Amino acid sequence: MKIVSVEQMRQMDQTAISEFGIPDQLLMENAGLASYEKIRDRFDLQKDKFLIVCGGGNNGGDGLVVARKLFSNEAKVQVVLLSNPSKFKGSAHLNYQIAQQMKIPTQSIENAQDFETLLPAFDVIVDAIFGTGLDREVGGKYRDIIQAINRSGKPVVSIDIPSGINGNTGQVMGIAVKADMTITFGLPKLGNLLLPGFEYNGQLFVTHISFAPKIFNNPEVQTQTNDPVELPERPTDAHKGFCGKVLFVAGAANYLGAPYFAAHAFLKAGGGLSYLATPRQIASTIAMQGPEIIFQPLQATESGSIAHENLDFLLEFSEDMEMVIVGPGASLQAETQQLIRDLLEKSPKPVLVDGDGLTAVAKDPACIKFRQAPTILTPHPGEMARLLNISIGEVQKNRVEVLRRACKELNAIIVLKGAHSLIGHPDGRVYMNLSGNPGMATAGSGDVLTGTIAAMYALLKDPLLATRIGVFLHGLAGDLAAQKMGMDGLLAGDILQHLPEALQHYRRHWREMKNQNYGKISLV
Ligand SMILES: NC(=O)C1=CN([C@@H]2O[C@H](COP(=O)(O)OP(=O)(O)OC[C@H]3O[C@@H](n4cnc5c(N)ncnc54)[C@H](OP(=O)(O)O)[C@@H]3O)[C@@H](O)[C@H]2O)[C@@H](O)CC1
Ligand SMILES: [K+]
Repeated sequence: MKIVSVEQMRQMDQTAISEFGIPDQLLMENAGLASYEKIRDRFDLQKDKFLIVCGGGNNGGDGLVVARKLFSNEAKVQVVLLSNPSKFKGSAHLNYQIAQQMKIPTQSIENAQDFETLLPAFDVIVDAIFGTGLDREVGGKYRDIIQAINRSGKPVVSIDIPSGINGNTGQVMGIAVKADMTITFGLPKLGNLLLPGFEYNGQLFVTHISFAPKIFNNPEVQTQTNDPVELPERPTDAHKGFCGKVLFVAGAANYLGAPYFAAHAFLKAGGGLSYLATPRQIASTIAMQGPEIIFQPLQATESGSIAHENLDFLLEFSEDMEMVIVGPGASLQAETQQLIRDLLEKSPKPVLVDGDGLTAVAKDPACIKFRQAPTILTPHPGEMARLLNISIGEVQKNRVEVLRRACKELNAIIVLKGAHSLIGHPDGRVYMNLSGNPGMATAGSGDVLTGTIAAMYALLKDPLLATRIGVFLHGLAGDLAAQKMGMDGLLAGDILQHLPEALQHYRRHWREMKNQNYGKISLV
């Protein structure tokens, strides 16, 4: 499913109006009707009393349509207006006039105390305060009212987006309504799906408000959910070489976990031959954990990391490989960091860079910018900040645009890790992954991801698709593990162990997971 910015959503509304002749009033009516239907399905129109809290823009206008539908079905409803009704324009103004003429109980609220006095008499709150027009921090009476809504403990239905969430970034603009259910219009906005905004929706519904498919499938919208695709079957006569050979250049004294998790995850996710080039001194210890891995012991520096003198060997050895994975647990030792840069620059193979490899790239990004073969990077927000020389706060405040910029500047496919990881391509496409859970933020989890993407590359031979499906499967493995053992104490080893089951589940259920947006967005 496509995910839109606020500006793109406005553009879509305009296209619906100008190209398809759907009047603005009809769009608002559709929005209000879809919201009403979800409310009717969830609550008891005979018993429950509904408080519709309206701001002065079109989001408030949608709220007035909901109020009218409820009123017309003889539910007990009260509208509160937080802004002077003379501010309503267009369709919102029309709906205000209708509400007045129908004598739907309506009250203007000057301050938060008046609001709090009203609140106890109602069972359900409909939040139509701000939608995509929110353009500044929420303060004053609005702040206090949102706080009162959140403290009330009553079920809240948000119209389009929980009020206070920035539609483009998902950031909380000071304070935001914590909803139980959100009905969003046209397509989900970035702010509905980016964290923390996503957490404020409660259950998220999308209605197309009678947009033509041409509008919501617009190819110019380059952000979308990371939907699963069908995986090719493993041929019955598959031999281990068929399922790919990859080389991991990873590990240093004291960093034995990262190379193991990465190289082993490749095998657990269906990869064929996993070669691990790692300092001689640690190879045998790792081999005890992962005997299926094939070792290429390397010369080490004094501190036990990979020495630069291995460069020619690594380049030569990788000639026969489909992908070279560089960085997990490689250390920040200066000589090793230089080796990584030289290897990345000189290797004509597809590469995946993670962990300490990303630090090497951040110091001199030129080592990857001009590569001809595909480059995949998998930074967490801190590593992304280093790659672009900006702060973590700047990364998190605008993850989609920061990622887009990084992919272009670094000429790489990049996974920006974190809740709802994003996968970006230099051509501007961004995919938002919906699988995974907070329990997966654990040491070694990223190394498991690295091996999973490599295995998908061996299977699919397409770097973007492999990265997307690798991220999806990694999240799915974490979700399957969490289903059994909970999220607390989930370890990288648990994610690793669940990769085969994740693949099996994926092969059986990829279509449902796609059609149901992994259970996170329902189309109504
Ligand atoms: N055809 C369409 O377009 C369709 C649109 N639809 C609906 O329209 C919504 C977008 O409507 P919108 O653009 O009117 O803005 P909206 O979100 O109601 O809020 C703006 C109001 O809030 C105010 N304000 C802003 N920030 C503030 C703050 N921090 N603190 C205080 N006030 C603040 C600002 O007023 P200001 O004070 O800036 O003059 C303005 O009054 C969209 O989310 C969807 O629900 C559907 O009906 C389907 C068809
Ligand atoms: K809202």
